[in-house]
Amino acid sequence: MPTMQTPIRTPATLPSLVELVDVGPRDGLQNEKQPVPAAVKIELVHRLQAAGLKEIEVTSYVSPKWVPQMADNTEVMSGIQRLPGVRYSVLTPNLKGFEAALRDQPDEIVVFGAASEAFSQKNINCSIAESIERFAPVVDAARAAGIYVRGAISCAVGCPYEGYVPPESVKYVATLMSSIGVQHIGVADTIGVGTPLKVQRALDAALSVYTVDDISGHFHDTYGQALANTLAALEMGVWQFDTSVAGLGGCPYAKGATGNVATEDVVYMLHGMGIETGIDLDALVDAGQYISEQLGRPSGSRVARALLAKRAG
Ligand SMILES: CC(C)(COP(=O)([O-])OP(=O)([O-])OC[C@H]1O[C@@H](n2cnc3c(N)ncnc32)[C@H](O)[C@@H]1OP(=O)([O-])[O-])[C@@H](O)C(=O)NCCC(=O)NCCSC(=O)C[C@@](C)(O)CC(=O)[O-]
Repeated sequence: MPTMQTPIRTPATLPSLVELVDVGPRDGLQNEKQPVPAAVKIELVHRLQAAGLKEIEVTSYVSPKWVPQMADNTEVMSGIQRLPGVRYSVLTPNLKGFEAALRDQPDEIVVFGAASEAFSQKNINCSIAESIERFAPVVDAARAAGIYVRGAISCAVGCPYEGYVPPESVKYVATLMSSIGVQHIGVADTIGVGTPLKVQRALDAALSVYTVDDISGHFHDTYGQALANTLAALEMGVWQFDTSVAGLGGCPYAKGATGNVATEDVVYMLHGMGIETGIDLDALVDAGQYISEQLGRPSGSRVARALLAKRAG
């Protein structure tokens, strides 16, 4: 019987290649209080793809009353000059959102649920069971249209309202998502409270339902644990992660939560370990510098700050 202290499923070799989804334009900017013009979001997407990101989470089709910053979803999606080989994903919580998104031709959609009942209610105004009922026709419609479906499981280790979230809750939601045809799940530490072994427990629960190729880690850095959690996930063979350029972000329904782990910090760590990402770190730092200047604050990436200081000599 493994204890909390027992590391689990450590493969002999780490993945040699890791794919990062930059969620900065969506997760990163959704909580910005100041209006961010669509042109700036489009330019950010262009800079991320120029830096070598192969998937970018661009926007969400949610209620503009709930998340005003994403109200320009169509303007942003239609303004992007798409590059072949890059996938553009969007969040769709219900059929209304999916139908609007479909017109803008995303490559992937994300339905987003939670491992915590309270967070589900606050975030999408329904219970976990109701959320699955809402997602089911979205998943069917997306798959019929040839659009890949990811599912996000928020609060996979902790919830701002319920506190500790057990791995069984992650397994429960993963099982429900699998039953409706969700093809990939993101295990999200929404408020960044996870530590490596807790994150491994949550991932292990997800792995009892999905294969390692159909799971990604989505770690916020509120408590400075996100890189350690990323490494803990890598040690389990997980090779797909959501990250956010310049560490942008925070969730509107998770007070005090900071952004996702900065893409620059993860790329620096991975490249330093000999793991490929296909991303040009210097160009990525430039993309992060661009959006940080637009927002009028320093980058949340320690790697970006260090490299910019080095450049400045
Ligand atoms: C989910 C809903 C829409 C349900 O909202 P609701 O109020 O329960 O839905 P409703 O069906 O009763 O509709 C109410 C109003 O919203 C409209 N509406 C209904 N659906 C849509 C839609 N798709 N797009 C635009 N408008 C919509 C609908 O037309 C109506 O408008 P009204 O008649 O009042 O003018 C709402 O609760 C919502 O928008 N919530 C925002 C959720 C959100 O964006 N959260 C942040 C993203 S999740 C996240 O960040 C976590 C993640 C993924 O990164 C992983 C992690 O770190 O945890």
